[in-house]
Amino acid sequence: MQLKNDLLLRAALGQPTERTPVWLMRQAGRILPEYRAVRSRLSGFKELVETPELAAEVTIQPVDLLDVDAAIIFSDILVVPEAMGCTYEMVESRGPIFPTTIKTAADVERVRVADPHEHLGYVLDAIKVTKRELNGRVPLIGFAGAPWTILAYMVEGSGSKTFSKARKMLYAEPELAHQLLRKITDTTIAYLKAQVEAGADLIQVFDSWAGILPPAHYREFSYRYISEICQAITEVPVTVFAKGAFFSLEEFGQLDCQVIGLDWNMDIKQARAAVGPNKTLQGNLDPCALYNSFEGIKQETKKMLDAFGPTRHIANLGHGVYPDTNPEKVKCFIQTVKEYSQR
Ligand SMILES: Cc1c2[nH]c(c1CCC(=O)O)Cc1[nH]c(c(CCC(=O)O)c1C)Cc1[nH]c(c(CCC(=O)O)c1C)Cc1[nH]c(c(C)c1CCC(=O)O)C2
Repeated sequence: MQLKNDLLLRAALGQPTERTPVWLMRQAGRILPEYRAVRSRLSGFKELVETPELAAEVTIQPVDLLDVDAAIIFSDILVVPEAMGCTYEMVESRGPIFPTTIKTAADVERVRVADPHEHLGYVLDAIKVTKRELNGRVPLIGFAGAPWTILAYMVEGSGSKTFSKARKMLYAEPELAHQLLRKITDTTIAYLKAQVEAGADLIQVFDSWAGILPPAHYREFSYRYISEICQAITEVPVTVFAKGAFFSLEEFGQLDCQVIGLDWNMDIKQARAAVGPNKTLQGNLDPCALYNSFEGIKQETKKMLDAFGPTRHIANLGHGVYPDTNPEKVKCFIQTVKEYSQR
């Protein structure tokens, strides 16, 4: 199927584009009343994630309503630990909880390397339905969490300011951590390859908890597994978004991937100098900038576009859009990118 709008893919590959492509992390769900309407008819978040027709519907909503240049499949990074045998619960207005956490060698032993076709078929089906219904309008992004971020949830059992149980494991039982990271990485590679087979046009790896590790730990327990994933996914472009990992930008320049995501704390010029000229950068407007006035949003967006320059840039926020953001402000950001970057 030929894509009608392939700006995202061309920008990822460093090819010239008529304008800068734009989408938002966490664009599916959260901010749209149309999403909440679908969600309110269901038992919970997981029913939505596990029902391919509904997941496809909310994946496509931002394409219809916000006019973004890409769709991202509606799912969660936590479906991977679940497939490996650690089920999660999504607690209303609190976030995810794992009733059972990983503590001992026996726990790691029990964790399985999951077969995506057997345990994550609902995501692959959602990708197939979405591709059919998108009918080539925009590319579809598949995703997974980076192994370190997944380990952090499996060991900690929930979100945390410090993730001190997970970080303790890196000091106290580094070999155990590596055994678990090995299993997560093997599962993730098989899962991402299956997403590409099902129709994903680009893959993004989210290392949401990169920024809490010291640089040496980051290299040993996160970067090297991300690097393996990048080497394994050869069929489509790959984006690595490691929140807070400014200390690793130079090494990210060496990854076998096409796009590096920047969070809003990162200086655009410094990041470009560190990463080098051969990768596309994605980001990085502060999600809070969307609480500004329409005029303020336009100014901040133009400033960001000027700093990135006209090529090798995919416009986005520096992290997921906040749930209480006015969709009209999101549209203002998107329209400003489209108009101001027109060449
Ligand atoms: C850390 C992480 C998670 N999930 C994800 C990450 C990495 C990105 C990041 O750093 O923000 C990734 C994710 N989660 C979700 C998507 C769907 C696609 C999209 O980006 O729009 C994606 C890409 C849906 C979701 N995942 C979740 C919701 C909200 C739940 C609901 O609608 O009831 C959605 C739409 C729940 C979730 N899922 C997670 C948390 C901490 C929470 C609770 C708080 C929150 O909303 O962010 C784990």
